[in-house]
Amino acid sequence: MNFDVIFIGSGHASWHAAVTLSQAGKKVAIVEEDTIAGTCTSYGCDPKILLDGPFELKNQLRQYPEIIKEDVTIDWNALMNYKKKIINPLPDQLEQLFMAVGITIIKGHGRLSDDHTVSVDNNQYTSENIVIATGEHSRKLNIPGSEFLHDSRDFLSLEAMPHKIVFIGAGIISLEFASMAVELGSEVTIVEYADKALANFNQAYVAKAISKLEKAGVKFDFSTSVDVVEKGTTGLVVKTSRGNQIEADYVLDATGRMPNVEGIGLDGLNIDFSAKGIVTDDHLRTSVPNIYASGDVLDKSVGKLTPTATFESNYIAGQILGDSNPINYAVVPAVVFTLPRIANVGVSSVSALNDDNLVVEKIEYGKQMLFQSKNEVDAEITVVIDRATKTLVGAEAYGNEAADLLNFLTLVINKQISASELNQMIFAFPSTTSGIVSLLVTKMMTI
Ligand SMILES: Cc1cc2nc3c(=O)[nH]c(=O)nc-3n(C[C@H](O)[C@H](O)[C@H](O)COP(=O)(O)OP(=O)(O)OC[C@H]3O[C@@H](n4cnc5c(N)ncnc54)[C@H](O)[C@@H]3O)c2cc1C
Ligand SMILES: NC(=O)c1ccc[n+]([C@@H]2O[C@H](COP(=O)([O-])OP(=O)(O)OC[C@H]3O[C@@H](n4cnc5c(N)ncnc54)[C@H](O)[C@@H]3O)[C@@H](O)[C@H]2O)c1
Repeated sequence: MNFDVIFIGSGHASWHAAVTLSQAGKKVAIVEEDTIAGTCTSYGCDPKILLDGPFELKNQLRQYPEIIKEDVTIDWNALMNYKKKIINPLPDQLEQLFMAVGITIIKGHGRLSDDHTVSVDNNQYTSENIVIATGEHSRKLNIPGSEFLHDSRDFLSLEAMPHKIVFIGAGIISLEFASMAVELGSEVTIVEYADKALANFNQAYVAKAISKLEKAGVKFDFSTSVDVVEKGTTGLVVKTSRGNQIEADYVLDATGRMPNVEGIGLDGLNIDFSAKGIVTDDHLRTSVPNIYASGDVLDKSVGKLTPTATFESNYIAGQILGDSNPINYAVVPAVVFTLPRIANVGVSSVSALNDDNLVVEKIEYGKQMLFQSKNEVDAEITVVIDRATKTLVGAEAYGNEAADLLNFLTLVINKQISASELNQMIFAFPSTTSGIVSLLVTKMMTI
């Protein structure tokens, strides 16, 4: 069969473009070997944020210790059933939607056989353009006992929360999942071989999150690696480089994710790739010009996130439809869904400290706007302002509403909205955003 565009992989890096191209009259196929719509939909962001919902609410109730007295318990098993009800039908629903716009779905493992051919099992499909959007898989530590290690996909389908959990790695996945597990009474230990967690985020905010997790009972073991995991008398024993032996009945390897670059025919076509992913030019073309790469499988400097995968997918659709501009990423917000959230966008406060043209300011909105910050006293934003233009170039946030607040500040950064332009706009009140705007405008005008 012959197509205009074949996508290998059906995640966000692929389907936004596939839908646009199909609606524009192109003959489009998506090859998928697992569930339709990729990691985010079934094994990542979507089930994660669904499961997080009740924990987020419970965390907010705690902001009124003198006022809300009743304790609330979360029934994980009921929550898991709810997750199955909402999340499990999504791949089928999306498959129907893709087919309804004319996309051909090919189930199986896709492999490039030449510049214009994708083989799936024993069938060959030819295409003018091919997009590699194969994503990433969880890294698996090569240590004795690696067969006992679980990954994020397993955790998001746990029928019962284990009593004793060891997370390897103090990255995004561990901190998000540990926030839920400790709330359900699990004994949680996080073993991290670096001396800090979430290295790319504001370390003052990370320290707040860690201190909160520690108060809830999570133990952190920094500058330590896991040497061995073995069976003990009652469960598993995790042996660390410090000589500690930690009892566990569940060990989650959350030491990062690796691009799916093996077994897809890259070598045969001399397509460049590294341990970080497929190398492309600034048009997301691989070393074979009619073959693009998109999403997590890319070797890229921006975050490997759903919004960047979506942005690349939309960009590739534009290229195939005739645009010729190089890709130009807008600033990328990143959010860690701990309780509360930690988020950042644009120029970081750490890099701004070495630049005389930039000013770093703290906005303690939790303290300053107690009446509308729902008593979230330590909620805070750090902003980076360009001294010459007095415009916002970066923001970092700690608080329940960090994700939405940073989305708003992302717009302010991208559009280079000045303080006087912000003053010409009217926002709903009382609301966290309106409070932030007035505090931000004052900072921007007075630096
Ligand atoms: C636990 C977890 C939580 C996350 N939470 C967030 C979050 O809150 N916010 C956020 O922005 N990002 C989050 N992410 C990251 C986000 O899921 C990814 O950035 C996003 O899914 C990338 O999309 P993609 O299309 O590039 O890859 P994927 O969604 O991984 O899709 C790739 C698809 O290709 C298929 N495939 C691979 N090889 C082949 C082959 N040879 N033939 C056929 N099919 C193949 C795979 O089966 C897969 O379905 C999370 C990730 C995880 C693991
Ligand atoms: N909210 C979100 O946007 C979100 C949520 C989950 C996952 N993700 C995506 O998934 C990716 C993977 O998440 P992750 O948490 O697995 O990775 P990560 O890169 O965030 O963290 C991995 C951690 O493991 C540590 N580590 C590595 N090897 C180790 C070892 N041998 N022993 C102990 N520690 C070790 C690293 O120092 C790091 O702190 C993220 O980078 C992101 O792209 C995003």
